Amino acid sequence: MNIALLGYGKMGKVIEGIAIERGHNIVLKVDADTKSYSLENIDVAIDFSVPSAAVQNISNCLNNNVPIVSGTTGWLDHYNDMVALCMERNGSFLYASNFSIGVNIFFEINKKLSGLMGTQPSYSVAMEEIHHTQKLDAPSGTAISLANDIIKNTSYTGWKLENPLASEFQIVAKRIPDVPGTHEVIYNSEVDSISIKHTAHSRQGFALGAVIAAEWLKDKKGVFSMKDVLNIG
Ligand SMILES: NC(=O)C1=CN([C@@H]2O[C@H](COP(=O)(O)OP(=O)(O)OC[C@H]3O[C@@H](n4cnc5c(N)ncnc54)[C@H](OP(=O)(O)O)[C@@H]3O)[C@@H](O)[C@H]2O)C=CC1
Ligand SMILES: O=C(O)C1=N[C@H](C(=O)O)C[C@H](O)C1
Repeated sequence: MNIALLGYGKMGKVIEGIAIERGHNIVLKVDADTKSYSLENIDVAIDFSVPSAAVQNISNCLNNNVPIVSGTTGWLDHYNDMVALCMERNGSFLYASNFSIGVNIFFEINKKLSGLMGTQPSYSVAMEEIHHTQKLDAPSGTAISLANDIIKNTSYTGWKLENPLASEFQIVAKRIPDVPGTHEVIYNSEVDSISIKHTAHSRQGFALGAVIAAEWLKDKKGVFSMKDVLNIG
């Protein structure tokens, strides 16, 4: 496949290596210095850029009939607009807050555990995520995905980074040099606690998942998530 990398930073570079290993060609690399670009002859685009650029990148692809996989976080207020544009253009769009197989399994464990805890008022929940110090958004997109499932399955109405209300839970976002991404969900009662934790050892898992998603999306039409690619949940 001819792949465009929209965002050529830490993730873009790891994705490039894996895509080439899997026999693909990187025919376009876009970063903050790119003035304009053409999407001609691109089979699929992969966007790992910055929150302020994601909507523009995704719209460009949908308007030019190029399937687009996006892993950029921190722009989801506009997610429904991108879904509507994809439908209008009969395009191909796949977003995931996390592309690693491990985290997608972790999402399913979190759903199951929060379903069980939904009927156990003696437990309260909290979350911690740890990422490298260059990360622009907090909490992480992955933490927000985990939180949304907890809210669906329990009586919690929302989350806060600080000073949560009684009906909300706290997400603690820590920034420590070089940490690729750690997420922990902790249920605590007077008598015990249960926690589930995912620790990424590098960016390889995110990047491989994104390339697999791009291969999967290339000949499909519609709006998808990593659950569709992995056929889980
Ligand atoms: N879904 C997932 O599995 C994962 C998601 N992410 C998310 O991916 C995103 C990128 O992460 P990461 O690679 O670590 O970040 P980096 O900061 O390392 O890279 C961001 C890249 O985007 C470029 N950029 C800036 N503006 C634009 C623009 N207008 N159009 C295209 N590219 C632009 C930057 O260019 P320049 O270098 O010139 O500034 C840089 O190359 C983040 O939102 C992060 O949260 C990260 C890991 C996994
Ligand atoms: O910015 C990162 O690095 C990561 N971002 C994603 C997120 O916000 O959840 C995924 C991963 O944790 C790494």
